[in-house]
Amino acid sequence: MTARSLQLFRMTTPIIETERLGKRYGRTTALTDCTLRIPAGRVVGLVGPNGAGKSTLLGLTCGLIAPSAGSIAVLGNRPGAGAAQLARVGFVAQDAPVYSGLSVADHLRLGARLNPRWDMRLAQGRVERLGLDPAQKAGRLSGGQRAQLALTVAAAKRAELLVLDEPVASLDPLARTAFLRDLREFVAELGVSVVLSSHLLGDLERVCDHLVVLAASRVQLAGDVSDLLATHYRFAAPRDLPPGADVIHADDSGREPVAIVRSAAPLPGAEHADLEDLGLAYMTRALISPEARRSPEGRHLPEAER
Ligand SMILES: Nc1ncnc2c1ncn2[C@@H]1O[C@H](COP(=O)(O)OP(=O)(O)OP(=O)(O)O)[C@@H](O)[C@H]1O
Repeated sequence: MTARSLQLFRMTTPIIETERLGKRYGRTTALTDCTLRIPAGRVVGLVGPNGAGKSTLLGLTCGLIAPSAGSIAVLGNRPGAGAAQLARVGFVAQDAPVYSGLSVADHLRLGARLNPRWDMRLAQGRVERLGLDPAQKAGRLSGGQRAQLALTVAAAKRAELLVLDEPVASLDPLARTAFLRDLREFVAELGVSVVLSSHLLGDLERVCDHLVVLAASRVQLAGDVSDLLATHYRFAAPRDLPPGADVIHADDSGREPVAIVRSAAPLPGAEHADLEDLGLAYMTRALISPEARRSPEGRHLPEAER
């Protein structure tokens, strides 16, 4: 394959493509009937309540666990299929795993030894820019610095896809902001695709251009953020909703009644929903309504609305 056709292949091959993917652990269903097609070049936010199946989907993506049903292709191949495929995907597990007894510089040396496409210039440049002391033991770094080191090691692998499982969970708001800004910058610089899970919808809005909402082990919503925001509205008066409105979730019990409505056409009197509204609406809908949970409509935008 020529360099040009390889580039074209990468641009047109979905980063993740699943068909009725499922995973069971004994009697526990972690993921059911998951059908997704995530285009290349996206920064994907994966959200869902505890136990929704986020880590399971990320584990399947990296080939750390095998499906119980259906299929999954990552960058056009079976996840974890040999050393070449493993090198294309960089994974940072929850809690920014680093070796506490090794120094920052040791992490880079180890990375160079283990990864055929290791980019030492990139790694050293990031360490310098972040102000990390190469001689410092990783165990002595702050939570934010450890997260940055883990991200540096994953990025310097020069993987095509980075999979980050709750990378900002243990960080304070300042460290979180710095981490996400930095992520956005180097994603633009390296042209890498990213999938990151988080409980913090507000944070994802800053960095993601594609959203997947998981709840009750199923995909409730998936699509490009710009399409989702353009087709969802927030009504402050749920009782006055137009007849036939496609209500995702309405709550008029509290002091701030709200309804989130899906519509391809503009809705007079309503403002566009933000990503936080959307995530919460689809998650709540799935958790309180078994019917909605099973409905395929809840999972994807109709083709015409994309
Ligand atoms: N190794 C395992 N053995 C048995 N059950 C498991 C295992 N891993 C996950 N599960 C179960 O599968 C379901 C999905 O778990 P998963 O960790 O994927 O959810 P999650 O969305 O990542 O949750 P959290 O936000 O709490 O990290 C849960 O019910 C969990 O208890």
